[in-house]
Amino acid sequence: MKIFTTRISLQDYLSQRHSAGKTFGLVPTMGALHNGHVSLLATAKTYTDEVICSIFVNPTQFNDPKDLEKYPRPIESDIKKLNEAGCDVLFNPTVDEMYGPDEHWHLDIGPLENILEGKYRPGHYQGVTQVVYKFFDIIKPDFAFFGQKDYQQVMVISRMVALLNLPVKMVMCPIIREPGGLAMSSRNVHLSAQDHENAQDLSEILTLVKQQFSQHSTGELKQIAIDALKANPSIQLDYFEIVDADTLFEPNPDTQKLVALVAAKVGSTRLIDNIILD
Ligand SMILES: Nc1ncnc2c1ncn2[C@@H]1O[C@H](COP(=O)(O)OP(=O)(O)OP(=O)(O)O)[C@@H](O)[C@H]1O
Ligand SMILES: CC(C)(CO)[C@@H](O)C(=O)[O-]
Ligand code: BAL
Repeated sequence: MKIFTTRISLQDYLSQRHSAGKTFGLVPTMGALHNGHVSLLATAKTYTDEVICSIFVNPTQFNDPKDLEKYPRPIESDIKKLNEAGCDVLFNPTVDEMYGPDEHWHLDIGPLENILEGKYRPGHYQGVTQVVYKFFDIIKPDFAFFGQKDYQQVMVISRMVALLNLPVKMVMCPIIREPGGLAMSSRNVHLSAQDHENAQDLSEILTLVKQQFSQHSTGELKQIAIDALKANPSIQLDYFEIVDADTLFEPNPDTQKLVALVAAKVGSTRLIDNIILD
């Protein structure tokens, strides 16, 4: 695998490969790679000639400085995992390589910005669109791969692609879970053994909601889920919502499918998860 830390060296390499007619898939990550990331890489390999993974802990998307500070950064083991996954290129820039002084960014992504994750992490999606736009601009991938675990993020980035007519195709990949059901996440390393057990309630309740989907109204299901989550004192719920999977707003008569989304702190670790109800 080739490793680049500067834009110029990466672009030099990519322009040669573009001239050779190769197609590129981008898997953007913040590192601390797990099998969720590996599954994105595996899917990307089936779409394009070469797969590029970016590892960059993007400061502009963190609303909590402590979360940024303690974000895991095990770069040596990440490189090993990328090699094992057959990744072709790693782009691992520094913050100074990605951002100049006094940069400002604002993209009007509409109502998606301030609901759900946007409400609990103010400014988060401005930081996400800012850095993903930069990656798309530097790399010009044919396809970009994102996990369903960050469902709202996929919608926000798809909105940016549509608004700015960016020539990249978005691919959303399924959530990879631990055997007990917990969605894999880089932040899971912060969970104590006890937190880890408590965190399983999130996926268990999402699964229960899916199983009971045909027997209850969405209002009833939401209440069942909230009551079950609140019964566990180690879970501090931010939100549990059942919304239109295409808009993330209240379902209406045109709604085709629903998604149940949850965000909660378990111990001091904030986790998100979701399930599509169809
Ligand atoms: N369990 C998973 N299954 C599939 N895709 C995942 C999973 N976890 C993360 N991803 C995807 O990997 C990409 C990079 O995510 P990121 O590096 O933030 O990892 P993460 O595990 O989501 O970390 P965290 O949420 O703790 O920041 C995103 O598109 C994300 O949706
Ligand atoms: C897409 C992303 C790599 C942008 O920093 C990040 O939000 C993530 O890991 O999901
Ligand atoms: N996977 C989403 C990145 C974040 O939590 O900031």
